Formats: sequence, structure tokens, C-alpha cells
Amino acid sequence: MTEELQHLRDKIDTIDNELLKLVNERAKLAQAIGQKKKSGIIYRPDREAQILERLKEHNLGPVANERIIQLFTEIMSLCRAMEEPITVAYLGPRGTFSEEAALKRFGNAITTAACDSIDEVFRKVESGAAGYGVVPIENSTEGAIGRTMDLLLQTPLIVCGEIQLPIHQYLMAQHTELSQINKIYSHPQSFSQCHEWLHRNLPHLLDTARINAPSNADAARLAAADKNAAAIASKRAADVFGLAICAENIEDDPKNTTRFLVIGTQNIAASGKDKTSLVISTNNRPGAIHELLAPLAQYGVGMSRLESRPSRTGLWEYVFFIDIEGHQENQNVVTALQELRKKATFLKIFGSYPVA
Ligand SMILES: O=C(O)C(=O)C[C@]1(C(=O)O)C=C[C@@H](O)C=C1
Repeated sequence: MTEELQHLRDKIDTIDNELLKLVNERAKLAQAIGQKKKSGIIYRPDREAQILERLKEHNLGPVANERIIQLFTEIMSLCRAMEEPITVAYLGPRGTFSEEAALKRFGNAITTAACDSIDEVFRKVESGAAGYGVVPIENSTEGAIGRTMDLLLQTPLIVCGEIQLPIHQYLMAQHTELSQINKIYSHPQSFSQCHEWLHRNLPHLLDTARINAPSNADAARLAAADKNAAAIASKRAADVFGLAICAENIEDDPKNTTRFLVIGTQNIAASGKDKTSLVISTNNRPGAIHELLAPLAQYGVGMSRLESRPSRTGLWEYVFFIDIEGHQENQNVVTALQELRKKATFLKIFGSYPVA
């Protein structure tokens, strides 16, 4: 080893020792904060969002903001776990995008609980078996996830966060000999997200060779047991099931993103950059929805999502899922919601939470 290399490594060792000391000091401070939390609620997404926002503003590089967020999410994850371990339920099995979303938000120092269905995620959090749940709510290509919307209507749980996850699809198999592949497993959503790619690259594997699986991770598990099968799934699923990657980023839309919600039992304080999710319904008459939404415009409350869904109480009656900018404690939001409540036949606020 040259003297110069040794010198640089010595410097890294010194910095690592310093980082080690600082991480432990930070963990001790978090433990002290934990003991002062009389409510017993350890996870504070508003505070975590503020910390990450500040770090992004202070970051002078060369490390990219995205990497800084990952690193500090892990640091906060381990500090949080030393205050109290938390369990996060998600739509399993292992290797799904939901698992990836849960780890992206909470870091790796958590206990994860893989659930068989979105219903089970809600049940686990409602029963207290998990502190939080992560459920998909919409995909930029495929649209809304109806089951999550229906369950939000019924649940006493509170929405306490959102996660935006870029969805990259991979073709994987036991080997990379595509000529030996005679079937592909995947979730129907992923098949549609990769429709063009499949048409262009594997036209001989038509509909009959495409087999629907309950999840991408199940698809990867099935491909791991059959050398003539491939799966479309996440990179994480390939790692979990030990599969080789045959093609990467095969989604038709490179901006393909799924938005997930974090559900829990606590109201989240304002972070300064928040969103509020709610559902409303109104009489089925011309102009009713326009009239209903007028208070939002009047009090300067922006709307980032409006989605209708059959109400299931009458034919051609709808409820409207709305995301508005701001926290339900912000004055303009309070006033707008008061007005909206007067006009709506039904209104339920799911929660306010930091913007992803
Ligand atoms: O500030 C707090 O309330 C803490 O518990 C500390 C901390 C952190 O590591 O910074 C950990 C967990 C919370 O979710 C928020 C922040």
C-alpha cells in the first residue's frame, strides 16, 4: 500500500470513530426523549419530516440528497427502535413493493408483518397487533386501489403518512436464457405496466403464457421453482428468491410510481408541509360537486387529488376522495372544512400528514 493510500484510510478511520461516537450520542438523546413522551407514542412523522427537510437544505454535497435521506432514515430508525420497537404491517409476502415502501419510510430497525391482503393490514393495525400499516392507494399508470379506498371509509384508523415509491419492474428467472422461458408469472397490475415491453421483446409469450399471481413476490417465488418460468417483480424479490435478472426497468412509463399510505392510530402534528385526506359525498344533482368544492377555492386551499368511487349505498351514487394542501389545524383549512361540512351530506377526515 502506498503511503498516500494509508494516509487517506487513516483519515477515514478517524472520521468513522467520530461518526460512531456521534451516532451513539444521538441514540442516547433519543432514548432520553422517549422517556419524556408521556403519551407513549414514539413515532413522530412530523418531526422526522422536518429533520429530513433541514438536512436536504443544509446538504452541500457531493452526496446526493436522496442518499442523505436514506442514511438519516436509517439513523432515525435505529434511534426510534431504542426508544421502543415498532411493528409495521404491509401487503406481503416478503419482496413486494409494499415492503419496499415500508422500509423506505421506517428504515430497517423495525419488525415487519407481511399480510395476505390489504384487509389484513387494516385488521392488524386495528387490533393493535401492529402499530402501523402500509397500504397502496394509487399507481400513476393503473390508477386508484379501490380496496384501500373502501377500507378507509370504514376504518377508525388515521392516515399518518404517505410514501411515493418509483416502481421499477424486472424480468427474472433462474437463469438468463430467455429461449428456455415458456411462461411468465406476475401480478395483473405489473403485466399492464409492462405491456409494451412484453409486446416488443417477448411477443411469442402471449396471453396464455402470462399467468396471474396474487403478488409480484409470489410470482418470483413460483419462478424460483420452475426453470422454464420467468417473473416480473421488484429487484428486492429477485434478491429474496435468489433469481437472476434478465431485463431491468421494463415498465412502459419510466416515471411509474405507486403512492402508499401509512395508517395508524395517532393524529399527526403539523410539520409545516402537510396534506389532509378526506372523503365527502353530496346530493346527486347538477353542479353539486362544483358547489361543494367552492370553499376550497374561496379560502385558498389547493387540491392535489380528487377521485370518485361508488358509495355502495345506492345505484350511481358516489363518494369523493380528496387530498388538500395543508394541515387540518391550519386556519384556512379549518374554515374551508367548516364550510364544506355544511354543504356535504357526508364528510370523514382520514388525517393530516407530512407531504412525501
Ligand atoms: O424527536 C423525537 O421525538 C424523537 O423521538 C427522536 C427521533 C429521532 O431519531 O430524531 C426518533 C423518533 C421520532 O419519530 C422522531 C425523531
